[in-house]
Amino acid sequence: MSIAAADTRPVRLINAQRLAPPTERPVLQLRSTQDDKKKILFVTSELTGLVKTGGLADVSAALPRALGDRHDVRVLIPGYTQVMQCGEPIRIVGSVISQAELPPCKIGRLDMPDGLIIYVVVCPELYERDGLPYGDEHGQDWPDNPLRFARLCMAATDIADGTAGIRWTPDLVHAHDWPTGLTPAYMHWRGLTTPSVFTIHNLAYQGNIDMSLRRSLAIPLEGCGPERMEFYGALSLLKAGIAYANQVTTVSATYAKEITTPEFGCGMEGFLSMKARQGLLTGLLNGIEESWEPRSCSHLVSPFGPNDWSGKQANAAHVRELFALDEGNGPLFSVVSRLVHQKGIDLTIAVAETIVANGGQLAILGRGDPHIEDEVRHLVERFPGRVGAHIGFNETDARRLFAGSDFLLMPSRYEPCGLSQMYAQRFASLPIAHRTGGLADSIDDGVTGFLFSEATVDSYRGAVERALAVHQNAQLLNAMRCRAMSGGFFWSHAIEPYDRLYQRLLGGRREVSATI
Ligand SMILES: Nc1ncnc2c1ncn2[C@@H]1O[C@H](COP(=O)(O)OP(=O)(O)O[C@H]2O[C@H](CO)[C@@H](O)[C@H](O)[C@H]2O)[C@@H](O)[C@H]1O
Repeated sequence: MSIAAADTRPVRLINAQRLAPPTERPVLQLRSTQDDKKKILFVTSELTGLVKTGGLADVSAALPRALGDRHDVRVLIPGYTQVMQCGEPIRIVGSVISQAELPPCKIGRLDMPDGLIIYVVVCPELYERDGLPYGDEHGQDWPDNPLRFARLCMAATDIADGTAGIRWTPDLVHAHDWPTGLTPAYMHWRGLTTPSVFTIHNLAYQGNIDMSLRRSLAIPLEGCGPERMEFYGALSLLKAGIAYANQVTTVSATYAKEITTPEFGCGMEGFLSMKARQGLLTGLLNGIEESWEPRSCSHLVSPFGPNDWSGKQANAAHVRELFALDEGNGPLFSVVSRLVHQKGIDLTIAVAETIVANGGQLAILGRGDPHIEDEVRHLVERFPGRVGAHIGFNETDARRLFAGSDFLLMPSRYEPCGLSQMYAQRFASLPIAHRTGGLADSIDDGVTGFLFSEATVDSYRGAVERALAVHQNAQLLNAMRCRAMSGGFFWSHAIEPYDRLYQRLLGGRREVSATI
C-alpha cells in the first residue's frame, strides 16, 4: 500500500502532524518500523491477478497489500499452471518433505511487480493441469482435491515451523476457507505456538471428505472427534480450520450471527454457536481496493464522478452495444456474479419480465452452474434487445457493467459479505439486494441502494419497483448515486479490525500511538 494511503487515518495524521519536526514527512511517522512489523503468512487457494473463481481471490490479493505498510505479509498458494506460467520468474527457495501420502515438493518465490511476495507450492503432479483450481473445465471436482489442499496446508505448517528452508518464519498464519482449513490443525498437531486465524468466506463450501482418507492425509486420530473435524460421519476440512484456529473470523458481522442459526449454519450452527459464545468467532467486513475509482479506472470507456454522469452514460452505451441491447436511456440493470444457486439468479429470471415491462434492460455477466447458464441463455432468447448475457467473466467487462448500469441485482439467498455491491456503489450503480449477511451491512436501504426482506420473487419485485420509481426522479437518483459513491469501503479502513486482531493474538499492542 502506498504511503499516501496512510493519510486516510485522520486521528493519527493530525497527531503526527502536530508533533513531527517540520523537515520530516509526517506520514512516515505512521508507518511501522521494521521491528514493529509482524511477519504474517496468508494461505489461500486463489489470488486475483493469478487465479480467480470469485471473491476469495479479491480478498486474498487486496488484504495483504493493504496491510503491507504495517506488516510483512506474504502469501502461499498452490503452483497451478496459471501461477507457474504467469510470466514472472519463480525462484526455488525451499523444499518440504513427504508426509503420509503428501508428496515432497519445492517452495518457489514469486515477487509481484508491486512488491507482494508470494510463495508457491511447486508440485506439478498435484497442481499443473488444465482447468480451474478446484476442478476441470466442466466443473467436475478433481478427485484428489483432499491431497492437493492437504499438501498446501502441510507446506504452510512447514513454513511456520521453519523447516521449509526459506529463511522467513511467520509470527502468525492466516488461512482462508476450506482448502486451507487443515493449516491450523496441522500446526496444532505439530505443537507450534504460532497463532493462527481462519476466515470463513463461504460456509456452504466445506471440503467434506471420507473418513478413510485420515491416514493418507496425516490426520491423527485425535482430530476425528465431533469437537474437531468429524462432521456427520465425514471429515470436514473447513471444520478443521474452525476447530483449531486461535480465532475464527467471517466476512461480515451479520453473517457471523447468521451462521450460528439452523437457516444459515449448514449443519455447523451448534459448533459455531459454541465458538461465538467463547468469543472465538467474529465478523469483519471486507473492503475493496482503491483502484475502484471511476475518475481514474483504466478499464472504463469514459471516466466520471459524482454529479457528472456523461461518462457514466458513455459506459452505458458501450454496455448496450456489448450485450446486443437496443439503444436507449431506460433503466439499465446488471448482474455480475458467479451463476450458482446462492446468488438467486432464478429470482432475477423471475423478475426480468417486470424490468422489461417497465422499459428496463438487463445485462448479465458470469459463469457457473451449467444448468443456470442455460436458463440465462433462454432468458436472452425470450427478450431479445432487452436482456443480454455473456457467459464468462473478465475484469474489464465487469467494471464497465458496474459503471454503465443504473442498478446491480444481487438477490443472494445468503451472502457472507459480497464485494460486487461495494464495487457497484463506488461506480454509482445502486444495488438491489436481499437483506442478508454483508449485503445488509453495506447497503443503506433507500439511501445507497434497495434491500428486500425475503428471498422471494414478490419481495424482490417490490424492491425493483422502488428502484424503477427512483429512476423516474432525476433528483433523487442523483442524490442516491452520490451517497452510494461516498461509502467508505476501502481496505485502508477495513484493515483496522484485522490489525487489532493480529496484535491481540500476538500479545502486543501497536507502538504507533506511543511514538506520536
Ligand atoms: N463467474 C465469475 N468468475 C470469476 N469471478 C467472478 C465471476 N462472477 C463474478 N466474479 C467476480 O468475483 C467477485 C465476486 O465476489 P463476491 O464477494 O460478490 O462473491 P463470491 O461469492 O465469489 O465470494 C465469497 O467470498 C467473498 C470474499 O470474502 C464474499 O464477499 C462473498 O460473500 C462470498 O460468497 C467480484 O470480483 C466479481 O466481479
